[in-house]
Amino acid sequence: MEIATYQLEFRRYQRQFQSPLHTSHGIWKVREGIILRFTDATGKVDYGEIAPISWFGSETIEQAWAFCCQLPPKVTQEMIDSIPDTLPACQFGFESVLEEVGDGKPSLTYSGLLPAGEAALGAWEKLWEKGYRTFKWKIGVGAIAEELKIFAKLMQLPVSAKLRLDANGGLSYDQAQLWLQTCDRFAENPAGTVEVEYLEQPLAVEEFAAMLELSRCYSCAIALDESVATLKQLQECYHKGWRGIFIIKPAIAGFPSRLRQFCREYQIDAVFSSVFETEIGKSAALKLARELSSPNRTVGFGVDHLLAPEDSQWLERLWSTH
Ligand SMILES: O=C(O)CCC(=O)c1ccccc1C(=O)O
Ligand SMILES: [Mg+2]
Repeated sequence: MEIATYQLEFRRYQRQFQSPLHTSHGIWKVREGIILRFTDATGKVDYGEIAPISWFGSETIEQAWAFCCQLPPKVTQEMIDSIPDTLPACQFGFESVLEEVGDGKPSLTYSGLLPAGEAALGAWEKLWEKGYRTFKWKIGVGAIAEELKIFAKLMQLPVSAKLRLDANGGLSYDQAQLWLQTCDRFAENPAGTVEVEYLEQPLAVEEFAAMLELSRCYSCAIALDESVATLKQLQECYHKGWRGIFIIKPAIAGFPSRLRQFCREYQIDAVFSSVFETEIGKSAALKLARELSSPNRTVGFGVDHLLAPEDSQWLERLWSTH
């Protein structure tokens, strides 16, 4: 049998945030990525996306670009399978080109991303009206005393909602304890009908043991995110004893086939999450989410309101302007 080869083309894109993302790592204003286009022997065209976040633990956009540039004009499955683990966003982008997109079933529910700080108090209602019932709010961005005051107000919103707190590794041990204590108090003594679903990545990646310890001391659940950015890290944390929540960002996790295998074998509590990829990376990521997400967990893909809207011609334009 003849080995399948695909003619490879790729383009770099930039997308502005409508409202830049504030996290404890800083401010993110432009999403840069690479779109891959494969054409098979019959002329069938399929797309994939490389959307790295180097501050989160993936390769940089320059490393991904350099990898694409050194490939021959025709690629094979064998070349894709041998992409090294140091290029997890490339592993995802290349392998997902050849995955079937699926029919969109079962359908998913989404968590809406609120702006950091006080702006959250003015932003939740519009998201609520759009149908979101779970919200994520970034903490560790401003002063903790301020954030705790805003948090108390969020806990009194006049709706039944779930709230995810995402510290992006920006808390000290003492601050993490204060947040967890506060969450546990609200759970015992609710101020209203908002519930904290979990605290995401309270401490830096190096503080794994401390996070494991915290997860045993408080009722409030903890989710690892930066600590499990790639499948390799996810496996390590699992084997070191993490049985809490795992945030999975498929676009930087590595090969979809390996992620699928791991999730099926270990039945982890998985929350799927966006990296602000375009519709191309997003459809491949959501396919994995539909297969592998814990059924009771909404997916963190309610982020479209943060990015400049895509018009229907963006992909064609990307190809014609280079
Ligand atoms: O997971 C979500 O709900 C939204 C996506 C999100 O917060 C995010 C998006 C890009 C990079 C990092 C993060 C993060 O979870 O820390
Ligand atoms: Mg996070």
